[in-house]
Amino acid sequence: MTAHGQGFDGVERRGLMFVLSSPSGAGKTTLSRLLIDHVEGLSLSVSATTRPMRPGEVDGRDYAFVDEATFAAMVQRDDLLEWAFVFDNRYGTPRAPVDAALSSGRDVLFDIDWQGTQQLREKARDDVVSVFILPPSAADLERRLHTRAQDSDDIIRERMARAAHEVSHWAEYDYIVINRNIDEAFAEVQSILKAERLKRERRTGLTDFVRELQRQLET
Ligand SMILES: Nc1nc2c(ncn2[C@@H]2O[C@H](COP(=O)(O)OP(=O)(O)O)[C@@H](O)[C@H]2O)c(=O)[nH]1
Ligand SMILES: Nc1ncnc2c1ncn2[C@@H]1O[C@H](COP(=O)(O)OP(=O)(O)O)[C@@H](O)[C@H]1O
Repeated sequence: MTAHGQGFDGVERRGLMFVLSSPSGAGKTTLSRLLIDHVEGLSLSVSATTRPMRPGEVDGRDYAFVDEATFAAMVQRDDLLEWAFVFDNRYGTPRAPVDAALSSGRDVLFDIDWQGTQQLREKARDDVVSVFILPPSAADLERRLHTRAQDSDDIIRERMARAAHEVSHWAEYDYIVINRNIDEAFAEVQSILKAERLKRERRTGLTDFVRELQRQLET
């Protein structure tokens, strides 16, 4: 699934799939936007969902908002890399843009839940880097859901009720970031991505690079 692209230092490497998950309200949308705005060579995977659009959301940027029949047809055609039910709605990752980004040497950022992360890991374990974002406390999580001011009290209650279950999957992730302060959390997530991009196993061009270096050193 992953293709080889030119790394930032000229050494070819495999693209990676960078996954952020968290209970609703912990800050993964905020962190995703910061990453997309500040990190080179990273594309956001825009999911399809059957949930209603929130105020301020844009179709095609935040999600592809589709009806049940359209979603079912995407599943039927195997157009989705993974999909899951979350809060009684269906959410899924369109396959084609992910393949296109990886084959052009870009990394792909996913804001998906633990079910989707498990599916990606089953398909491409070596290429998935997963980060779980935790809120500092339940009170902070609830406050953030309220200050986002996009969901009704009923929906916020439902999201708080589901948070414990979401958090129970924390140990399946490669990295854990506690989002107390957004600047610090962003710096941590950026460091993870930076280090993962330098992993030897991903850097398929290193053998040739080192061979050439050895040749120069020996002459
Ligand atoms: N498996 C899967 N989960 C997704 C996908 N897109 C979004 N999600 C998850 O669905 C949950 C609800 O997302 P959303 O309705 O935007 O609410 P929010 O988390 O409160 O912003 C979050 O945990 C997302 O990470 C997807 O394509 N696949
Ligand atoms: N470290 C933080 N401190 C305070 N508020 C935050 C922090 N990180 C995010 N927020 C706010 O919390 C709310 C929920 O964040 P969001 O990124 O939408 O969460 P998620 O995508 O995980 O549901 C937003 O209003 C966001 O601005």
